[in-house]
Amino acid sequence: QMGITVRKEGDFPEWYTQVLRKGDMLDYYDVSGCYILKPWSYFVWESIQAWFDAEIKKIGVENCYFPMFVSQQVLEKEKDHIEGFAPEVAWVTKAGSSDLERPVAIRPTSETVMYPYYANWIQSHRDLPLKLNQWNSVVRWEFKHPQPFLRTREFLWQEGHTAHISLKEADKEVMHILDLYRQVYEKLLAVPVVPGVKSEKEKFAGGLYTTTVEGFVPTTGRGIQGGTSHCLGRNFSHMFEIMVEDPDAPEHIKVKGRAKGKGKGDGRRKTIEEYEAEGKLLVWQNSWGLSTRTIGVMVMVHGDDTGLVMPPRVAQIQVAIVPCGIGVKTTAQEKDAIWDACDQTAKDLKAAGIRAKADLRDNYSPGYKFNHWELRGVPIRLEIGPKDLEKKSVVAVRRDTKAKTSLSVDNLSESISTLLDQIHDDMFAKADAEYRSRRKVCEQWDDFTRILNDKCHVVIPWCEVEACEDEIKKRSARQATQGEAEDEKAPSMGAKSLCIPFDQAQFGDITGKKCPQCGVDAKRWTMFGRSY
Ligand SMILES: O=C1CCCN[C@@H]1CCCn1cnc2cc(F)c(Cl)cc2c1=O
Ligand SMILES: [Mg+2]
Repeated sequence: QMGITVRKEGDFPEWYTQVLRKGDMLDYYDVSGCYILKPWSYFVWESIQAWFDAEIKKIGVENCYFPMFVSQQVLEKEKDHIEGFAPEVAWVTKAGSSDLERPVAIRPTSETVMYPYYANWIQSHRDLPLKLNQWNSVVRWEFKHPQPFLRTREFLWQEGHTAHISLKEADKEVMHILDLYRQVYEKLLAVPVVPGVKSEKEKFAGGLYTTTVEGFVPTTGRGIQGGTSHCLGRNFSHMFEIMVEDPDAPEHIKVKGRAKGKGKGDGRRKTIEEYEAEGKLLVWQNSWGLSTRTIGVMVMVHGDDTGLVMPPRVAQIQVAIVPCGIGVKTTAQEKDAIWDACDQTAKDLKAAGIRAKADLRDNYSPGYKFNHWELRGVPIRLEIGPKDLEKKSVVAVRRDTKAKTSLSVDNLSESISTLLDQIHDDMFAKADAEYRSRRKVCEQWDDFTRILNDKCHVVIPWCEVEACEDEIKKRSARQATQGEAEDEKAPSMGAKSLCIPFDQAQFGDITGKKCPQCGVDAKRWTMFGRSY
């Protein structure tokens, strides 16, 4: 197989396609926007699933499964909830040759599927908190240019949907889940992210607030939303009448039964206060999701011109062992001794919990095998030849830095295990330093677009006024087009707010600063940038 024929910094879209295919992560599919996840990438998803699933079970989340089909009247229960999303809903309209009486939608997300049942299942405060999660796939028929893992018409994800008696309890869970997402990126994928809250314009419109972990692709200077944890407030419980008897309400105001359903027969839904006056409390809800987009971010951040660079903790093969030094003068016994040493080394490493594979294919040269495992981003390659056998050592080559070291066969598993952790930490540190170096504080508007065009994020002391955000998007797109060299392919997109980082201190004191776009008092440092 050929190596990668373009440079990452040269032709990034082509580089990404080649790295995924030659790294054996995916294959293309004849339905546009859909891809086949081969074992090399599916193992990454399984690793994320195993870790995240164990963590949510620690806080009492239970997995369940709801149907993938949604009836039209259920999906469209609230016009404003799906307004804007309607064009991407996929519908089943036929079975065989006959049309369906009523078309059914394929879930793009499961709020409308699940919440009518939450209303039935939740009657008393003793039914709270309800914490359910689904590992499933969703379909969104996006028309924007599809990108493997980043924007696909079907993707795997988990969607958590919880109901709580108080906002305080809901808030706590939102932040806990968001930190689990940060840990998925940092501890499994060695990818740095910035946790923060979305602006009013960028949040999930159906919710109260959205928290996010924002990733960054240095090659394009674009941000990418890595995972979201929303507090829905009582918007959905109001919509779906998910309520409990107020345990503190005085007996006399408790209305038996009748409370649900329409208001005074005039079709108007009761207000939250009216429900409360009847001793009914609407529940506080969260929803949170993380998808196979994680894999695309990992590839884009760590990959290099030789192919994938896999973070050790999610690499299906962590160590590839290649027999070397076999020449025309090598005797059959010597060759056998080397083959056996490679085979035994793989067995010893596997016994120590390290995912090792001896490449004992007879018909390929060491060089060919080096290329094979480098394309796949295997973190460590071990080379074992006649001299290594004599010296009771092996040559270890790191995929991330390509550094070579000689390791004694004594305690080899310990030294490999230590080296794998070192590789993870170094990959994270490198990506984190790069990301931090691209977060530029900006207090004068004239610097804003230049910073964007330097493939950096712009951190401004921001007023948090929604109209100001619209202006920033317009002004940063327009100026970029004016200032840009004619040969720029597409007029650069404007900047959107990516998040208001929870870590405000990293940007210094904001006291007395003014918004560089509109001049009013700044509230919080906010990160803007172009994004996927
Ligand atoms: O992001 C998450 C985490 C996991 C559970 N869901 C939320 C919100 C999802 C927003 N969203 C996102 N995309 C959508 C696409 C659609 F076609 C329709 Cl009808 C609705 C939506 C929609 O509500
Ligand atoms: Mg979308």
